Amino acid sequence: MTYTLVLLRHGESEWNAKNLFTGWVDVPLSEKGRAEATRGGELLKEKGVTPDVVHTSLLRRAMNTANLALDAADLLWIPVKRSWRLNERHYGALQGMDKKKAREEFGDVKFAEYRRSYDVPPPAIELGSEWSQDADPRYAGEPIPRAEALAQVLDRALPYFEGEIVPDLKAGKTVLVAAHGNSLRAIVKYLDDLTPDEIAAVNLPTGIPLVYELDEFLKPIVKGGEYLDPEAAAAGAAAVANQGK
Ligand SMILES: O=C(O)[C@@H](CO)OP(=O)(O)O
Repeated sequence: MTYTLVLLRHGESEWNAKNLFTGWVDVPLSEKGRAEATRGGELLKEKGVTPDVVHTSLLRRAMNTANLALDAADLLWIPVKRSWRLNERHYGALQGMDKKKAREEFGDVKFAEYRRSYDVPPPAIELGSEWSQDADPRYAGEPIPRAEALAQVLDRALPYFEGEIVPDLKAGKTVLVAAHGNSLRAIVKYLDDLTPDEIAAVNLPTGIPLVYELDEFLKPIVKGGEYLDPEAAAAGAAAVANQGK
């Protein structure tokens, strides 16, 4: 018995296009991002990958990516489950900041550490400030963070993965997870059993489905999974790695 898990990072958002740290700020997809999401769905259809259920975050760039991709794949009707536990990493006080300016202000080492280290969180966001989510009703009653390192993202995403996604996989469903660069990196670290240094070098492109076939122990049959458009994925991942330069 093998299981199929498809990870899809949302298409380019308006703040990706402007090179701003985004985190939990609920920005929309750009025109290009909408086209990427649609292309992601076309790829699913072309390659015969047919999700039975979709899991998303509570952020519109992921929810709309799922809708556009599933619409293009003629699968808009499948059940959807949503959780803040699949949200992007909370980028703390960096939310809303220009990445190039942040790199100049903090220096190359600290900038790289804030973006890709496993356990160093960015500075915490001030409650009530412009890009804070502390008053957002969608998170009422939840233990929402003020900043997260990737380690904390994995801590909050893993209970959802094990409690909601694994049961769908074990029921024989092809599961699509439409989420974010860093929440999906946390899941990739877990699935591929990567070290902190290894996951620091992983960047996910926007809008290209990454398919993991999992064995009976839910271990990847091919480490790192397989992108449905490997060439575009490599170019997209390199562009993400270079942000801030
Ligand atoms: O700004 C963010 O929330 C993320 C993803 O867009 O950026 P980064 O790739 O720098 O972690």
